[in-house]
Amino acid sequence: MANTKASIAGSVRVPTPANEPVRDYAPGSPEAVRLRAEIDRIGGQVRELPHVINGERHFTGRQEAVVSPHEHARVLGHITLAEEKQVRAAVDASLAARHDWSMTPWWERAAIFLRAADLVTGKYRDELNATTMLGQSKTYHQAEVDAACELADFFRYNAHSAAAIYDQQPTSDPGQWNIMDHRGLEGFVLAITPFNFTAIAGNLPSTPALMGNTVVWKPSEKSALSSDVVMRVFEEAGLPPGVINLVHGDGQSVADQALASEHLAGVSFTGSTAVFRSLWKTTARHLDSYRAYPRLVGETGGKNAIVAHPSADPEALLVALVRSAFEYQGQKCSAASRAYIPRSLWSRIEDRFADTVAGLRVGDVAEHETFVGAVIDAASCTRLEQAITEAKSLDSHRLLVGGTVRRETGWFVDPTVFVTDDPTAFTMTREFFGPLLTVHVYEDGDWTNILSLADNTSAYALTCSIFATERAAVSEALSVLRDAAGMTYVNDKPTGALMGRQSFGGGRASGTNDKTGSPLALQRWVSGRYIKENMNPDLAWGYPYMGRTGS
Ligand SMILES: NC(=O)c1ccc[n+]([C@@H]2O[C@H](COP(=O)([O-])OP(=O)(O)OC[C@H]3O[C@@H](n4cnc5c(N)ncnc54)[C@H](O)[C@@H]3O)[C@@H](O)[C@H]2O)c1
Ligand SMILES: N[C@@H](CCC=O)C(=O)O
Repeated sequence: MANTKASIAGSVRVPTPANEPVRDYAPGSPEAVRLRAEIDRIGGQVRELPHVINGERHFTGRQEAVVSPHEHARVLGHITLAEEKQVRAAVDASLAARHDWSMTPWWERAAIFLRAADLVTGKYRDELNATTMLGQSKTYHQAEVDAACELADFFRYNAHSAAAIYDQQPTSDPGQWNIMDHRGLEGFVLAITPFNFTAIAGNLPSTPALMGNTVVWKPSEKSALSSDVVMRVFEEAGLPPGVINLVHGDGQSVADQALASEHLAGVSFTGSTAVFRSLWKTTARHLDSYRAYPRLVGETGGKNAIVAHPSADPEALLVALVRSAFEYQGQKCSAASRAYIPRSLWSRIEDRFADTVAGLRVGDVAEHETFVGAVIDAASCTRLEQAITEAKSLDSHRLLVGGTVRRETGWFVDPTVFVTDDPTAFTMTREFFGPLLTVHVYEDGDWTNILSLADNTSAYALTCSIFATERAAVSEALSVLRDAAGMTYVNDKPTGALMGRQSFGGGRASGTNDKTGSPLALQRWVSGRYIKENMNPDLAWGYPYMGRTGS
């Protein structure tokens, strides 16, 4: 049979990536008109969202409806929940595809994802944005920065970083040649992705695949509509069958079965801290049966703080509070959900901040005026309503704005702000993943204590923002909060990390801090093999001081 693998002579340079420019979607602009038409087209359909195993589509078994969070009567499609046989088939397909894929030249693997990037920003841009808006309730801007720009950035920057990894080679002494073979892991990788970012859903299975691994991908059932498009992008870009196998279904039952395989090589997870801990414990239980130690990569929850010094610029602080707490309904893991503000500054912004938040339009994301869509599902709505009710009942909490929940049409939670004099209250420690911000107003002289409090109050360490114009205050905060976040912003909001500029990840209960989209993250999916070749083998066994004795 002819050798079908391409071969090239020459060292390969991956194109230097640049961040995909964000389109504006101003009302009436051609791009907005096109996207609106796509929203109407997809909103009028009921799609079958099948498993894709070894390139084949399967749609049998118990079905679950996928609905629009801001219009929950609108059914957008159905998934079927994977049963044992489908999970087994996905694992088997991954293992069967592994050898060929891992032996495919890395630049060919990279070429597939570079092609995927162009499909994302070209042919599929509107469909990705529309499905993300309809299925995950993102506004025009929030869908664009996620499903078009960040997804393409992941593919382009990862390909570039892969080249840097493959370029790492050892030195060699005369008469020897040392080579590092950056292999994929032995076995398959299980990727489990969250609902809130289409880009993360696409990145988690594709990063291990880029590095020569094969993958079972379990997307969130709540982002199934956009994940289906991402899978089609992979296929159209040329990804061979079996390299990424998509199974929809209940997270726990898919994970329980996949994690029990002796061939599990790694877990690529983003989602809540509780689920990641459960995955870790399950792998620990199976440890004796694995052929190799699985790599566990997890980016999880946050309780992100904005800490303002009395010298902070009030306008910059106000804007950061509004955007980071309420963009995408506070459903970014990076969203600000607690703030520490000195009394002198708070008295200057309180009323304007309350008015601004009260004026944020909540509703259908296809309308340009909407700033806040719906939270993802009924359970999220209930969780937030319970937290709001509990906070309202506490003497230590004063409701500044919001506090209402409406369920008739969509799962709407109005942007809500509490002011508390109890900085250790549950609202300052627990992640609620919604448009709920709690502000602790401190006496101006308490700055140093407040920094320690912000550091120690929550178990998480994902993002934080420091607002100050005095350099000494910035330095002190950077020092005290050094372990309090993997992403620290000075005079900027704690959301919106940009590929190639700030790679995302946090420590403590927020994850393994592997910095998504950076060479560090790619490195986790590589298992090195050193090859030492001796050009001039020794022909004598004795040490020099013995006199070199031949055999
Ligand atoms: N740190 C980050 O980079 C980052 C990014 C995005 C989201 N998040 C976090 O994700 C959470 C919100 O996303 P979510 O609601 O989709 O999270 P989630 O943990 O509920 O679900 C994430 C994925 O895990 C699956 N799952 C649920 N229960 C499972 C179980 N018992 N076993 C195995 N899999 C299971 C889900 O089906 C989904 O695919 C928040 O906590 C947020 O902070 C973190
Ligand atoms: N990378 C995103 C957050 C991802 C989590 O949801 C940000 O920086 O805001």
